[in-house]
Order: sequence, then C-alpha cells, then structure tokens
Amino acid sequence: MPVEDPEESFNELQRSGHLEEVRGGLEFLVKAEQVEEHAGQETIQDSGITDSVDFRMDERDSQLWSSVTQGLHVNNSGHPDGSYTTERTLLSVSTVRSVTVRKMLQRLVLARPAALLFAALRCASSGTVDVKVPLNFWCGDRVKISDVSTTEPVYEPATGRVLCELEPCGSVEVNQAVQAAQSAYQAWSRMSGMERAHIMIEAARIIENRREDIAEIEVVNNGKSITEARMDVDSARLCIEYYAGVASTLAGQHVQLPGGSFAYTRREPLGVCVGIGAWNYPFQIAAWKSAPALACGNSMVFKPSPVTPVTAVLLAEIYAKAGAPEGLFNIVQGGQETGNLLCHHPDVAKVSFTGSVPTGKKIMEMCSKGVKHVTLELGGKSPLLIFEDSDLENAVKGALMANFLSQGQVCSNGTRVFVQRQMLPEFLEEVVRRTKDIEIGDPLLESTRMGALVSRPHLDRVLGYVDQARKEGAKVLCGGEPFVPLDPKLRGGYYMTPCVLGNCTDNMTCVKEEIFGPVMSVLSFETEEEALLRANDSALGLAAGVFTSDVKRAHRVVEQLKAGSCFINNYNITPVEVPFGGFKMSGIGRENGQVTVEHYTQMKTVFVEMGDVDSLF
Ligand SMILES: NC(=O)c1ccc[n+]([C@@H]2O[C@H](COP(=O)([O-])OP(=O)(O)OC[C@H]3O[C@@H](n4cnc5c(N)ncnc54)[C@H](O)[C@@H]3O)[C@@H](O)[C@H]2O)c1
Ligand SMILES: C[N+](C)(C)CCCC=O
Repeated sequence: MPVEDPEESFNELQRSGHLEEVRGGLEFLVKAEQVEEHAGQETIQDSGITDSVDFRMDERDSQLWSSVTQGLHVNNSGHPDGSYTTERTLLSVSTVRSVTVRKMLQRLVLARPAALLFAALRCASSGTVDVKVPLNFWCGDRVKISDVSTTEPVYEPATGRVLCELEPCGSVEVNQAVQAAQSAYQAWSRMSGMERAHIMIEAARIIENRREDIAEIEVVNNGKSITEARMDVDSARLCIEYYAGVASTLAGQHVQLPGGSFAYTRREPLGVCVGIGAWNYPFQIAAWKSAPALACGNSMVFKPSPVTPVTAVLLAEIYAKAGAPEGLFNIVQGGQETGNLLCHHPDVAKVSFTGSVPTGKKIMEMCSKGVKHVTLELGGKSPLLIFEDSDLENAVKGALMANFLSQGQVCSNGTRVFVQRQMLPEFLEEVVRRTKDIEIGDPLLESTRMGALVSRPHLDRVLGYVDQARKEGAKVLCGGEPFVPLDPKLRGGYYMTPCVLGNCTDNMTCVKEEIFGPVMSVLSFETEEEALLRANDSALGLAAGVFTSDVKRAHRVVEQLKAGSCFINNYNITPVEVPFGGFKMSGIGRENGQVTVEHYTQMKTVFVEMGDVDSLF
C-alpha cells in the first residue's frame, strides 16, 4: 500500500530492507513484479525488468518521497472472474553505481506508469555494461591507484567486448592493503564471536537483497548463465550465514592436571590472511574464503583473478556496509606479480589459494619462505563411476551436472565418466540427446543453460583438446565446435557446443589432463575392481562419484576412491556445511564445514600452576 507520510515511508523502506543509504546519496534498484491472484492464491512473477534511479540526499523532499512510495504498488486491474493482476515495483538498494547502463536509466522518473516499466530493458544486458569505478578496495573504500603504469583489459565473455581496464596493484598498494588489514585485525580479533556474527549476518542479508544485481554483474564478467550465477550468490550468502553461526562456537578445552593445576586451550586467529581466487566462481570463492577467515577473527586481503575482477569488490563493500571495521576485507587487483607480493609479505600469516596445480605449487613454495599457513584448492580430473544397476535417468542427469555446469569450468567436474559396459549404449544415447538439447547463448537470458567460456584463449585451448582427442582415436559423439549465436551482439563471444567423447581410453590426453571446458570423456569398464584401479590412476584427487542402486557397493567403492569430495548417486553438490577439498595434488586443507576453523586458527595451550614450582635446581 502506498504510504502517505514521506518521512515514515522512508523509514519503512529502510526497515524492510528495500532501501538503504549509500555514501552521499541514494540509489534505488527498481524491480517490476507481476502479482496474479486467483481464488485467493497470489503468485508473484519477477518480470526480469529492473532499472535504477540515483539521487542526492538533499533531494529527500516530500514530493520525491511520495513518488517513491507511489511506485510500490501500481496498476491494479480486476478481471471478470474476480481475480486480479497487480503490476508493482519494488525498491531495493544498488551500489553498482559505476555501470553505464544504470546511469543511462537514471533519467527515468520513478512514478511512471507500470506499462512504461514493463517496456523497459533489463538492468544489465549483454553488450551494454561498462565498469568505470575502481576495483581495488581497502580502508573501507574503493581506491583509485594514482600512478598506474599499465592497465589490462577485462573482457565480457558473452560479447568479447572490453568491460573495463584493470589497475594492477604493486608493492605500494599491496602494503597499504595489508596495513589496513592489520589495523582492522587489532579490533576484530578482540570482538566476541557473537559480535562478529552480527556483522556477518547483516552482510548476508545485504547479499540476499542484492542477489539479482550481483548475479547479473557476475554473468557479465564471467559468462556463466544467470541461473547458475544466482546459485553462486546464494552459496556465498549461505557460507557467510553458516560461519556467522560458527563464530560464537569457537572454544578451547580444559584439561585437569595433578594437584589442582590445569591447562586450557584457546583457538586464536592467525592474523592477516590472503585469499587468491580463480576466475570460475569469482564471488563465491571470495565468500568461501572470507567467511571462515572473518568468523575466526582474522582479516583478509583478497586478490581475485585478473580475468574476473568485478564482483569481489562488491563483497568488500557489503562487509563494510554491514559494519565491519575499515580494512577488514580488502581487494587488491592484479595477476601473478601482485600474488607474489602478497605471498612474500612478512605481515601475512596465511594464504588460501584456489587455482591451478602449477600455481598452487608456486604458492606453497613462496609460503614456505615465511613458514606461512597455506590452503590449496587446486584442479581435478575426477572420475564418475556408473554401474549397470544405476537408475539411468539419475545417472545421466548426474553426468551432465558433473560436466557442464559453468561451461565445464568447474574444478570438481567428473570428466572421466566410466560406464559399466552393459549400460553404455543406452547411457550414451541419452547423454548425447540431452547434451545436444542444452541451450547455448546469451547468459543473461533465463532460458540459457550454457553461456560463454571465460576467454578467447581458453576457448581455443578447450577446442584444441577436442581436436587432439579426435586425433588420438576418441569419437566426437556431439559438440566440440565453436558456436556463433544468431544475435549479432554475441558474435564476438566465446561459445562452444558441449561435447561428449566416446571410445576414450585411459592413455588419451582428454582423459589424463584437466580440460576445464564442456568436454565429457566416456570410458567403459567391466568390473568394480578394474573401475577403481583406473579411477584412482591420477595424480589428482579432488572429487569422485558413484552411481549404483547397491548401497553396499556404493560405500565399498567410495571407501577406496582416492578423492577428497565423493558423491553417491549425485554430483557437484556443495552445501556449505560440508567440507570441500582434495586429496593428492588437488590440494591441502578444506573449505566449508566445521573443519575449516582449523585452517584459520591456531591453538594456544595455557598451563596453570596451582601449587609451588617443583624445581630441579
Ligand atoms: N579446488 C578448487 O576448489 C578449485 C576451484 C576453482 C578452480 N580451481 C582450479 O583453478 C584452475 C583455473 O583457474 P585459473 O586459471 O584462474 O588458475 P591460475 O592458477 O592460473 O590462477 C589462479 C589465481 O592465482 C593467481 N596467480 C597466478 N600466478 C600466481 C603466482 N605466481 N603467485 C600468486 N598468485 C598467482 C592468478 O592471478 C589467479 O588469481 C583450474 O585448474 C581449476 O581446477 C580449483
Ligand atoms: C559449486 N560447485 C559447482 C560444486 C563448484 C565448486 C567450486 C569449484 O570450482
């Protein structure tokens, strides 16, 4: 209902979380919804239409607020059968103020007819977004580097156009960020778990409010579908919520000693932690690293991949807005050189890295110089074992989930699909049919299931693997070709058709190496023992999966699989309350779950003497 009193309406909007003040002004994300009522049942449909309006605090006058609140519900129309349709707008905050498309939309007035809203464009559409604001962030604010010698272009995978210019941080900037983190650490580490939890819960709430906004920008920078990007934002939020809960449970042990003396242990934070991320889950990785780090009382300097630098800074803004001390979570942009500076920095206590095995080895070596704690989440070439007693429908769905999420650019993907011989023909027929049906195209469209790969060189590399597989004797059962969407604005994008390779053997390159693209290699096997031997024949051990209806076999097989994250009758499920990480060269340490507390704290033991010192001297 429209609220009459402008001041009250402002307060009401703030309380409901639909409106928040941003520095020096206000910015609204206006969303159109359609509410259908039939027989007392309301269904709300998101029209997918959003635009934004931005104005200064001094414009907060009665007239303006009336128009804002009038925008909340508009255009009620009754139908002859007694049902009605309400087209309404919701207001929520957006701080991605840099994006040109939003600026363009500022000229639209708020109190417009609903029809005009519905005719408007989606907030971000492929090929329209430019990011101009600084992407570095420390001391609670975005930072423009004063002396930038070189910038690097960042691309929009869906179109191939330049999205922004990256300003990499050198030693001066890395020092500033680490210093900011150190000073925030002094205050943050002394707060109680409950106090930290309050701020983290608030950050999670802001993420929930800005879900669509963050997901859209993730799509624009990464190329994955909007459907998946929303899931990533949800996973980030859930992770922060989960560790907010963990924060107040951190505790030590009391140990009784002779003569009334005792000892106790304290779980203490490490200090300034560094997070270094890969490009496949930019926002989610930033959250998966920062949430446990902050919950345990550490501060963090995070370096996103230079390929996808845009969304981590949104997380930094969100923590700051939620009440985190200045410098608690900082972003430094850059590639290898910036990463090296962070790993060698004397004031950094720990590095948590997500990326490739070769880089992981370098990180570990650099950390060894300062004897720093290190967590490595590295690559995989994971096996998926499908036994003939599996439910075919679920096995096929599992294999698709194991290979084609995020255009196949997922560390845990089960790319070596071992199918028991008797089931192979029907499995292949179904998996190929469904793979051909995957809708490729504009990642911002709801119907798209596969967007663009992250970059042109990466696309070429993946296509190269398909060529090589063909030469080595694999049969391309479908896909593996460059894909050019009909929409002219997408012609420069990095698309390919998802590929299923048959006739694969263990010695082929496509079966041995991590391709990190939408390429499934299918192999056949006869016996459980044989499948296990072949599945474990890899230097990597991130994940593995088993499909079978025999519960004893499922557990027997999983027990013998040399992988850190195993799935029975499903694949690529990563609830944040469950630890995730690899065996062998796929990594060290875990992310998510209770155990991660051990990777972000150190234990102090305190001995307390209640009697006299029993000295030998
Ligand atoms: N296990 C997991 O949880 C997980 C998750 C996502 C991705 N990955 C892996 O990541 C890889 C793909 O990501 P990528 O191409 O971004 O990996 P990458 O190793 O090339 O880069 C990862 C990060 O490391 C930085 N970096 C590169 N060289 C560095 C150096 N010498 N010192 C410090 N930092 C350095 C990069 O700038 C980037 O931020 C795949 O192998 C994939 O399996 C693993
Ligand atoms: C959420 N997923 C799809 C399991 C991805 C985990 C992170 C690895 O790249």
